Amino acid sequence: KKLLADLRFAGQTLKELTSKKHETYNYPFLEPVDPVALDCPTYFDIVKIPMDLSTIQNKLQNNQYNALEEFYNDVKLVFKNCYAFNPENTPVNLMGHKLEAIFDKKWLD
Ligand SMILES: Cc1ccc(Nc2c(-c3ccc(O)cc3)nc3c(C)cccn23)cc1
Repeated sequence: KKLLADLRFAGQTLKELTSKKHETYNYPFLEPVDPVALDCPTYFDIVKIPMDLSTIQNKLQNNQYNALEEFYNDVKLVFKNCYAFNPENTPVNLMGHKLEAIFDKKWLD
């Protein structure tokens, strides 16, 4: 029962993170990073476990989360990857911090 409520909360949180309200800084995280399209050939040398919000959405819809913590860890992995690849104070790094702040606030609800 608890898990069902948790997953509903996870779905709401994801909906917020991917909403138009945050479109100016959520777009680098909506889909898997495409190193060819973005011309960043070293991406998979730096990021061992890619993760993005659409992949999390799919996992949620396919019941691949057995606990809310697994969902939390995947969302945090999106930002961890962002900070590993995009140095501090670069545009995408700053977008990551902005979106992560939205997530952290919603999580503490
Ligand atoms: C050469 C180069 C340098 C930086 C980037 N970063 C970047 C990323 C990115 C997102 C998450 C992530 O874990 C890693 C990278 N997304 C983008 C987008 C959407 C546009 C432009 C740059 N972007 C891309 C290529």
